[in-house]
Amino acid sequence: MTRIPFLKNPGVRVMNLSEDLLQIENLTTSFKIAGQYYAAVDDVTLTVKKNEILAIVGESGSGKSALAFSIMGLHTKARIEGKVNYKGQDIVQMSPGMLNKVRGKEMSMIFQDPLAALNPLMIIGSQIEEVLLLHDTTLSKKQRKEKVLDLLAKVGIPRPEHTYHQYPYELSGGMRQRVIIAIAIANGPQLLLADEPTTALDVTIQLQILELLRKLKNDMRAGIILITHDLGVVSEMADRVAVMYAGQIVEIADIYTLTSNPQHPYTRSLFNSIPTVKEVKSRLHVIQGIVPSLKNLPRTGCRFAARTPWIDASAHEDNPQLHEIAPGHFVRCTCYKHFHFPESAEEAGTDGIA
Ligand SMILES: Nc1ncnc2c1ncn2[C@@H]1O[C@H](COP(=O)(O)OP(=O)(O)OP(=O)(O)O)[C@@H](O)[C@H]1O
Repeated sequence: MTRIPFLKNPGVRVMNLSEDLLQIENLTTSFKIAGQYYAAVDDVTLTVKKNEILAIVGESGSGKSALAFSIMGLHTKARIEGKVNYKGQDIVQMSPGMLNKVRGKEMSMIFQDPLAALNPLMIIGSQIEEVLLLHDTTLSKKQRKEKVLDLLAKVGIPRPEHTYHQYPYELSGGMRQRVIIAIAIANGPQLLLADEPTTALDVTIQLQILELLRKLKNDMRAGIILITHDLGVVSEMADRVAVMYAGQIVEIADIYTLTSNPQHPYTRSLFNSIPTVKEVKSRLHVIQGIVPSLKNLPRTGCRFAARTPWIDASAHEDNPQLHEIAPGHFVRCTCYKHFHFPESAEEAGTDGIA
């Protein structure tokens, strides 16, 4: 996505005193590889409040989707430990039948690729009606259709009656994503998980869809978990941000704090690697390397240390914890206190600056 200037209206967004909707406690999601389990989500503790957008940001492979699937109870083969409390019930412990009742009704997911998520052989109206029927069998045929038309209007489809009878291939990508959102909100969920919801769309359409999500959040007072690697989307949308690296949360703060005073070396590197229109940076920091694969992930010490070799080993904790350095601002490991960007490629030990 093209860069959006940071923080159009941070003051309105940072204060959110509403109650917790979802509490994730020490969640660990592990996949079996060659007979052994490896954690892709490692001891994550997070809360999501009503009427807030919590962005989860991190590079590819950091565990964002594995976390989202765990919250929705969608993993079939992973080993899941810890708790995901939603309204006093632990999703991790729920039976498949119970999960089916909660999913789509209490919480739903908006996926990246709307075409893949829609049935190509069914008209849009029937697809939304099907979702309504899953959770409410009392609606008459007429009431169901009225509800579908209302939903299509709510997500900004200009001619709901016309679109009701269309097939997915007849719609543009943006319209298809609106339909996916209509399906997601059909049963009035209180929690929405949006996994890279605009990645597949053109820039102008991306902005419209993000605007729609924000409007729905305000109308429904829903909590939204927004998964993205796009810091432009984060700064435009989020109330709070959790930064993930190698399966762990490395920093959490409200959007204003995170963008104005990022602390963890990974967060600082992420923000410093973005060119902005306003400020021409003389040097952009390039984060060397990639998130290690699950099997090769160091499980002790600071997981980001290998990518900041110019920082002295003594700066890191042996067993890095999340430290609350200001109210609501958590940073993992003590290395943030000693972090600086390398002055030269020589100091970086690589070609670490560009
Ligand atoms: N079913 C699986 N079996 C084995 N390993 C998996 C499985 N699903 C994910 N992984 C691994 O878990 C780690 C986290 O993957 P995940 O898809 O959650 O990352 P992500 O941050 O969402 O990345 P992306 O932005 O590319 O979707 C990666 O190393 C990935 O290869």
